[in-house]
Amino acid sequence: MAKHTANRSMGTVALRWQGDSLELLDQRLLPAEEHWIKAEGASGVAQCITDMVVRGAPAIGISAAYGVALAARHAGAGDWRAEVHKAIDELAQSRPTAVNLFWALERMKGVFERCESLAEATRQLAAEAVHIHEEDLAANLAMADHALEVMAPEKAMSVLTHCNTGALATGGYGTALGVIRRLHEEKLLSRVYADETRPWLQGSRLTAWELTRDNIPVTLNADGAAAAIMASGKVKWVVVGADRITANGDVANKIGTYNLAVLARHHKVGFMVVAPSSTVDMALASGQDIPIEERDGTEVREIRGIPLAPAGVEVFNPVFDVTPASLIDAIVTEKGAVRNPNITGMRALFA
Ligand SMILES: CSC[C@@H](O)[C@@H](O)C(=O)COP(=O)(O)O
Repeated sequence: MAKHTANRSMGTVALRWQGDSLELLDQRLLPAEEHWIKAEGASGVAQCITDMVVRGAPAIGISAAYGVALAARHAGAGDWRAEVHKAIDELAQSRPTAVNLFWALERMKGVFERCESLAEATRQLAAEAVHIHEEDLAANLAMADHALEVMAPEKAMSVLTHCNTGALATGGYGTALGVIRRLHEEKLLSRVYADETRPWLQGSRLTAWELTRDNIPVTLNADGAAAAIMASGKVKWVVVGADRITANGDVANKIGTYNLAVLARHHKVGFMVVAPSSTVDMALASGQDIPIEERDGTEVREIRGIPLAPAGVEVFNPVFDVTPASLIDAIVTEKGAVRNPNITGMRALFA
């Protein structure tokens, strides 16, 4: 599948499966503190997803899969089937937009339903979660190959990215950030402009952290600077991830992604979405059908308890937006790229 092997350039990890427990790097505390949390059973994993200890569509799916494995491990000998199903339902409530969560839970459910004993379920579910984790890493490496074929850069160039799509958001290496890593490895990257990504600051707290750790040249910018950066001719591509891609090629991703797609089209900058096929939801016709999570207004009103706005001011805090397919130059998955996405191109790859 991928030309590149999994053991390169992957010091940063978001989660560690210890065979009988799941540890998550608390992304709420980065970059100030590297603190690992041991998730307490499936409920603990669900809470960590809701609270954004772990975030990013693929990492959410992988964590949920380990959550199901933990549910079997902790189930009593009595009604163990009901206990695991309850855990799956609880995990499904943790966040609504990233389809990787539901994809992973469906896959775990399929394995679970074929198990005939609790001992078998405990073994098989842990093995399946590890497969999901490993496959995600392999997919990221393959996506980077496909993305470079689409970009076909002749010399080093700069790109702009949004949110965090790196090792912290995935099983390792990253989706859009994996493409950026690969450009850097091939000496085809001049610089990454990283949107800070208000309000949760995934760009400044996580992307800038990951990139500086790996000595990849990064310039952090306020989200509002993206238009000026594109107008200056400094970037050739905007490269972003996705939380859900519908059958017509519409893409839900971190709030502010749609703004970038409009700007990129205006400035004749390429716009690329990079995501594993587990992010593709062919059951939904268009982006209008995607449930968009809204989070508490406190995330906009305050930072770590420090007020940034009048107390109690009304806030609109959708954490994702939908970029229409017509503004996207390429959607890249491990199965290949869909250029100028539409329903025909999507069906050709994902039917
Ligand atoms: C490879 S991660 C892709 C997306 O999940 C990412 O761009 C994003 O929007 C993450 O949102 P988050 O709210 O941090 O989970």
